[in-house]
Amino acid sequence: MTGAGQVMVASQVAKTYGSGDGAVNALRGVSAAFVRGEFTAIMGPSGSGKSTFMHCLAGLDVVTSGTIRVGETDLTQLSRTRLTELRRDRMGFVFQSFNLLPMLTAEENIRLTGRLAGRDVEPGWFDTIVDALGLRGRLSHRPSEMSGGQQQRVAVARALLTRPEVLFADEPTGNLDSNSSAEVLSFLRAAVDDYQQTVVMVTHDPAAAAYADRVLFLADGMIVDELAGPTIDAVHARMRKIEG
Ligand SMILES: Nc1ncnc2c1ncn2[C@@H]1O[C@H](COP(=O)(O)OP(=O)(O)OP(=O)(O)O)[C@@H](O)[C@H]1O
Repeated sequence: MTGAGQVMVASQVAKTYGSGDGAVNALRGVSAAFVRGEFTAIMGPSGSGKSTFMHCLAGLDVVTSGTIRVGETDLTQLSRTRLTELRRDRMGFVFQSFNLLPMLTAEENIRLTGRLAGRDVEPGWFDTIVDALGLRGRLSHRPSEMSGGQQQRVAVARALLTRPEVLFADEPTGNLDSNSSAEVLSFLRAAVDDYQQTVVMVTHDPAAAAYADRVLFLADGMIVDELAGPTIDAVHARMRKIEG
């Protein structure tokens, strides 16, 4: 079981790609708990295992050993079908590359995941997030008619529409300028503060990590440091220490 307030608990997660001489130990016993209404950033040098860890947490990659519990469920024990359902029903995703469907309008893109999940969206919730993200005037636009920042705000709205237990964001500001980045990150912060959303974000950017409540630092497939209440300077300092 997960403990009080914990929505996700990873225990001793290991991931090895390949075998024999070519084997890569991408994760070597990573344990971490994620509580409701907390914003966690995951940082670390290139190749330290950040994406692998997030993909394992999200059930997008299969662990070699260890457990990952979402509520009462150990997702490492689920069949592919059940895992797909769990992702669809209980997780949200935002990617660096927005991943919107080009033929659909902003509104259709936002409503798509809810429709796939067969969920009734709470009355008013669609309007709340559309207004909070400043998308009211863009709802009939297709992705090609929107800026990168607008597209990412649509992707965030889509991910939040079903009120997922965990929102995963993989370098969400990697393709955005600093103003658009700040808008997206401020909204993620507000979703945590105002709606108790749980957010797990992989980033290279100390300024992005500073929006989080805590930063987990990975190096060589292990969590080597953790920083609560991060500031940009403190994140830089920890990264310098890790990178030696
Ligand atoms: N599909 C794969 N097959 C083989 N090795 C892989 C695979 N995916 C990742 N790796 C290896 O696992 C290690 C961790 O990679 P991962 O992408 O998780 O790191 P990262 O911290 O996200 O890096 P970056 O910041 O560069 O995106 C690296 O050595 C990488 O080469």
